[in-house]
Amino acid sequence: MSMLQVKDLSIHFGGVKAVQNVSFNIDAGIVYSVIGPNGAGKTTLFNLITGVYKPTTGEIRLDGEAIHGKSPNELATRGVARTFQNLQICMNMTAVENVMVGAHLRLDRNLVKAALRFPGLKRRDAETRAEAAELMCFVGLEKYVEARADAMSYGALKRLEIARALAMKPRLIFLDEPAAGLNPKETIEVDHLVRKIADSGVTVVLVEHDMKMVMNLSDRILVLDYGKKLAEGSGEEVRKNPDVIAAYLGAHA
Ligand SMILES: Nc1ncnc2c1ncn2[C@@H]1O[C@H](COP(=O)(O)OP(=O)(O)OP(=O)(O)O)[C@@H](O)[C@H]1O
Repeated sequence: MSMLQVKDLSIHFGGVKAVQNVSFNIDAGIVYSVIGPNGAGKTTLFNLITGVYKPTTGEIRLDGEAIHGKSPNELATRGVARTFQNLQICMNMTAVENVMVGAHLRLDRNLVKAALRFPGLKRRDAETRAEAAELMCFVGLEKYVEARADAMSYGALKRLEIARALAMKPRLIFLDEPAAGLNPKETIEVDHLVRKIADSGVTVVLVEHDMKMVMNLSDRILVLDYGKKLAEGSGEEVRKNPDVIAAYLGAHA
């Protein structure tokens, strides 16, 4: 059984059919990318699967269990994490504290239990901080552990968001345009980081406009156009698909 199963998913905002009857499956362990022109419904699809929006119709299953309508927090405790297209970093906190927020989101549900089980919250905080610092090393931000978020470059903040999502210890991570606004060198670094995340056993779902990165990383690609599924397949299949060439790649690649 596929890890994630999406069936006939739709959401309408008034008259706008942002996602229309989209179905696809994602197997565990792969990098799955969602591409399409601006406004195609990619971020809306992420918002549906990660619990930000409730679908108008359709179903979403994680390991066979229905998850549509569950909140982002509930999904975080089930191993679903995400980053945002627009940075969602607390600028008045240090970098490592931002990553710790991710761990707290995962633990929140059992906060009372955890507090009783542990001799003191402080010890857990020390552990969480150490784990967060380790994750910052994993994403290549070791020199920023004690830095204030507002002193970091945009490229570093993008990776900080990824570290925060990883602090939720996800099995499935949604990365919304991780390379947007980055220079070519930073883009290659993020490309390597996404590969490293996948190699660590986390299933990755990627929305990205950088076609080189998408083609390089993806095991499978879903193409959306005007909220509908236009094509799905390997990079090679998608690249050769005449509908995709007409709607998207022809204009962009
Ligand atoms: N909350 C909302 N209310 C109303 N319309 C919305 C809402 N969210 C998205 N839409 C509309 O749904 C459509 C899909 O938008 P979405 O942001 O998902 O596209 P996208 O493929 O992620 O685009 P981009 O590549 O520019 O990020 C657009 O027409 C958008 O205006």
